[in-house]
Amino acid sequence: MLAERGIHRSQKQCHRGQLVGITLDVSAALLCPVKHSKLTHMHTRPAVLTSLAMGIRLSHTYPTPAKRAHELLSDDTLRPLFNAVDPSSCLNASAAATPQPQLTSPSQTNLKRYNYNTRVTMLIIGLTGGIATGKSTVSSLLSSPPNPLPILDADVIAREVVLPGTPAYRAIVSHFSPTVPDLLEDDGTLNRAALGRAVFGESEDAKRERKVLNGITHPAVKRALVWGVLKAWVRGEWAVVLDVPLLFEGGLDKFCGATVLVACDLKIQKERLLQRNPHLSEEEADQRIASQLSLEDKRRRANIVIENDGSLEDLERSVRGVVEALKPWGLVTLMEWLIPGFGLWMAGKEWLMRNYWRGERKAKL
Ligand SMILES: CC(C)(COP(=O)(O)OP(=O)(O)OC[C@H]1O[C@@H](n2cnc3c(N)ncnc32)[C@H](O)[C@@H]1O)[C@@H](O)C(=O)NCCC(=O)NCCS
Ligand SMILES: Nc1ncnc2c1ncn2[C@@H]1O[C@H](COP(=O)(O)OP(=O)(O)OP(=O)(O)O)[C@@H](O)[C@H]1O
Repeated sequence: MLAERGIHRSQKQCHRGQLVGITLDVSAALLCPVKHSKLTHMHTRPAVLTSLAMGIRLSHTYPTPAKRAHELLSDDTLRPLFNAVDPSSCLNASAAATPQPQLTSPSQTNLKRYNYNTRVTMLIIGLTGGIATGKSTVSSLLSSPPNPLPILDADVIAREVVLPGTPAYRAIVSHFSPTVPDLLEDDGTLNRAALGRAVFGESEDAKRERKVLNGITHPAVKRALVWGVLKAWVRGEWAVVLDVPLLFEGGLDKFCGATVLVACDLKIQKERLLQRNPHLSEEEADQRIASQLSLEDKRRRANIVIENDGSLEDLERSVRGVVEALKPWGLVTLMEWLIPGFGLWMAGKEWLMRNYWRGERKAKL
C-alpha cells in the first residue's frame, strides 16, 4: 500500500542539513573508542579507523521508519496516516497524480518524507508549530514516561536570556524604552504584554521592531540551544527535542534530523490562544498568528505533521506513533559500525541525495 502511494520515493527528499550530525558522529568516533571496542575487535577497529581516516561519518540511514510503523501497526491503522500525505511531496509522478483520499479523522499524524536520518550519536528533532497549536502539550507528552526525551524549550530559554542584568535585557531596554513607556514592571523585569503589543502585527513598525527584538534575543537563544544539545549528547541520549516556535523562520531546521510540526485549524488555534491568554483581544490574537510563517508553509517544510484538531487523547496517540517511527533501528546501526564499506556507502549516498534534495527544495519554495 505504501509503495503504491509513492511513500518509498519521498525519502530522497529529506536528506537535509546535518552538519551537527556529521560533527557529532566524527567526534563520537574520535572520542568514544571505548564504546566501539565493546563490539568485536576485529570488525570495529577497521570501522573506526576508516571513519577517522576518511573524515566521513558513518551515517545512519533508516529508510524505513514507515516500514517499521507498518510492521507495528496494521494496514487499517496506518491508512489514515498515509492518506494525509501531500501528493506534491512525492517524487513519484504517478503516485502524485493519484487522487488522494480525504482525511478521515480530525486528529492524525501525517508521516511524510519520513527518512529522518537518525544517527549513531543522537537525533535532533525540531518541534515547531504556530502559536497555541499545541507544541508545549506535545513536548510534555514527549518528555513523559515510558520513553522520556529531553526537551529544549526556546520559549523558556527566551525568557531566561532577557532576565534583568543580562546583555539582552540591557539591549531591549535601551532600544524599546523610548517608544514603549510601560516597558518595565515594578520589579524591573520586562513587561512582556507591552513588549508584545509593540512587536506583534503586520504593520511596518511592528515588523521592524520584531526584527530588532529577534536580533537581540535569537543569538542568545541559539547559543543556549547548542549548549543544551551538547549536554544531551554527552549524557548519551538517543534524541533531543528542540521545541522552537520559529524553527523554520530562524533556519534552525537545517540542524535537525527530523522536523515535527504541530498544526491545527486556524479557528481552533485562535480559540486556544484566547482561552490560554484571556488578556489578549481578538485583534491581538490575529496579530500574533500573523507574525509567524503560515501553517501552510510550515506544513510543506516539515517531515512530520501532527494535526492537533481533536482531543488530547487523539494527540497522545499521534505522539506515540511519531516516537515509534523515529526510534533508531538497532540492526542498521550495528551494520554500519561493523562493516565500514556499508557505512561509507551510506554516507556517500546520503551526501549525494542531500544535495539533490536541497536543490529540489529551493526550486519549490
Ligand atoms: C514578545 C514577547 C516579549 C511576548 O512575550 P509573551 O510572554 O506574551 O509570549 P511568549 O514569550 O510566551 O511567546 C508565546 C508565543 O508567541 C510566539 N512568538 C514569540 N516571539 C515571537 C516572535 N518574535 N515572532 C513570532 N512569534 C513569536 C511563539 O509562538 C511563542 O510560543 C516574547 O515573545 C519575546 O521576547 N519574543 C522574542 C523572542 C522569541 O522569538 N521567542 C520565541 C522563541 S525563539
Ligand atoms: N488536543 C487538544 N485539545 C484541547 N486543548 C488543547 C489540545 N492541544 C492543546 N490544547 C490547549 O491549547 C492551548 C495551547 O497549547 P500549547 O500551550 O501546548 O501550545 P503552544 O503551541 O506550545 O503555544 P505557544 O506557541 O504559545 O508556546 C493550551 O491551553 C493547551 O492545553
